[in-house]
Amino acid sequence: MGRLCFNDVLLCEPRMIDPSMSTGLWWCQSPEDVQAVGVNAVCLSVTGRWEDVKNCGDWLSQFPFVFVASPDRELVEQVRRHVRGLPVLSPREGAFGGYPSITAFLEAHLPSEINGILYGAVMEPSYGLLELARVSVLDEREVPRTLSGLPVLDKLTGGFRSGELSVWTGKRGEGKSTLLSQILLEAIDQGHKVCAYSGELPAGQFKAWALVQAVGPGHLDLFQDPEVGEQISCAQPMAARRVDEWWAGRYYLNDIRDGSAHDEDRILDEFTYANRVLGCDVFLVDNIMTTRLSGDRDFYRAQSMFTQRLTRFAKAQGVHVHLVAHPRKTQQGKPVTDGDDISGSGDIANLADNVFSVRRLSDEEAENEGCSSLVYVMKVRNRGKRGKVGLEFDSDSCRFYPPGKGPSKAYGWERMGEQTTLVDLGDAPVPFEESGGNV
Ligand SMILES: Nc1ncnc2c1ncn2[C@@H]1O[C@H](COP(=O)(O)OP(=O)(O)OP(=O)(O)O)[C@@H](O)[C@H]1O
Repeated sequence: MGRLCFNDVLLCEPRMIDPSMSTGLWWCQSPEDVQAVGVNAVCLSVTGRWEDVKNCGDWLSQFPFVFVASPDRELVEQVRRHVRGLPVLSPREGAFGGYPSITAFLEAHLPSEINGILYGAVMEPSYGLLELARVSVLDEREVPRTLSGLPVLDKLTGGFRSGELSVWTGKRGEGKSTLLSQILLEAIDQGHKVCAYSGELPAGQFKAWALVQAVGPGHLDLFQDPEVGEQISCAQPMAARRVDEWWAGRYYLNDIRDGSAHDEDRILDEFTYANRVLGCDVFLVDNIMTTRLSGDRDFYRAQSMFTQRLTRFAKAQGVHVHLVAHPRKTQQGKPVTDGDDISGSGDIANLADNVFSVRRLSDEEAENEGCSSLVYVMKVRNRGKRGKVGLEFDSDSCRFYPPGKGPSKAYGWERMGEQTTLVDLGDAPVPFEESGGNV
């Protein structure tokens, strides 16, 4: 048997190759089968890899089609997948009469009967093309999603859908991390499991802030800092214990004490583990500036590659990823209301499915707007909607809530197990109680 060398990918008998014949190229299972067929027969060489078949495209394209000369469906699938731009035919049902290979078939049949195998061959659908008429329609109502718990925002976005990336921008200290921490609590409350990379906050501080939000205004101890007079809120210990029971096994953090914790590969590895092993389906990267991006690519390109990896991760795993990115320096002093205002690569906003900006208003603006913060919805790929959402902020519990409502929403921990009365709830407000107009 001679060897036709295309990076040692294919094996055939060169003098038996005649592309002008109408019987096409027969793709065989083994070298024995290639020998048995003789004319225009080929197989993957022993050292050949399927991924390299594309490098033989020019040689393969001399033939009118490729016929997979084997009853093995797996081989058909491999040929269909790796032979590009040529019709791929497979044997009709029963063409091999129950024989597992061409060699076995020819042991029981005359050589002249071999062409009968090609008779009635079936044209395989192209690997990379779908026929729209056969595509099943996506039912919007069935796409898994998490709601923010803020009705006007949820109406604009339709919820944070699995398979998508949301980018959050806004200047320093505007409330991005705080709002996203609340969005993660909402996700847990809706039965999701979450995982967060917080590049700046040590785990203990991250937890203290999340606890204050989770217990809410009814279960806080308020202290006065004796030196500066500032008020500090702490989750009451009993409520904190109940919250720990509630989010146990549902809330994970990347451990940033480890030196390599900020490496993009490491973040994605931990996320992949959190998804596959722990079942997390909502992820937070807070923020892209604290990550250590790979390779010697320039900074903008590195940011865009990382964003691309996050979008692929979201799609491949069917999860939602929230990514915090800061606005350009030139935006200082101006509200960030356009995806192009995001610092670094413009690709970040292009790649994202949703783009939001968070802004904390001055007292005067708050008076005019009727709320203390604004979330600008700059892009929602799925709906094409834009708009702004006004929010109030409770500085004790660090909860955002719709204007006209209150911050006292009860999360799942309050509904879990026996209804222990932690404090006298007699005067406590009802969840998002009405107290005025809406935005
Ligand atoms: N509307 C608001 N009114 C009052 N305080 C707010 C408001 N929004 C956020 N804060 C407070 O501002 C502080 C900074 O918020 P946060 O860390 O969420 O901002 P950030 O946008 O994530 O900032 P950075 O970009 O520096 O990470 C927090 O203490 C938060 O409680």
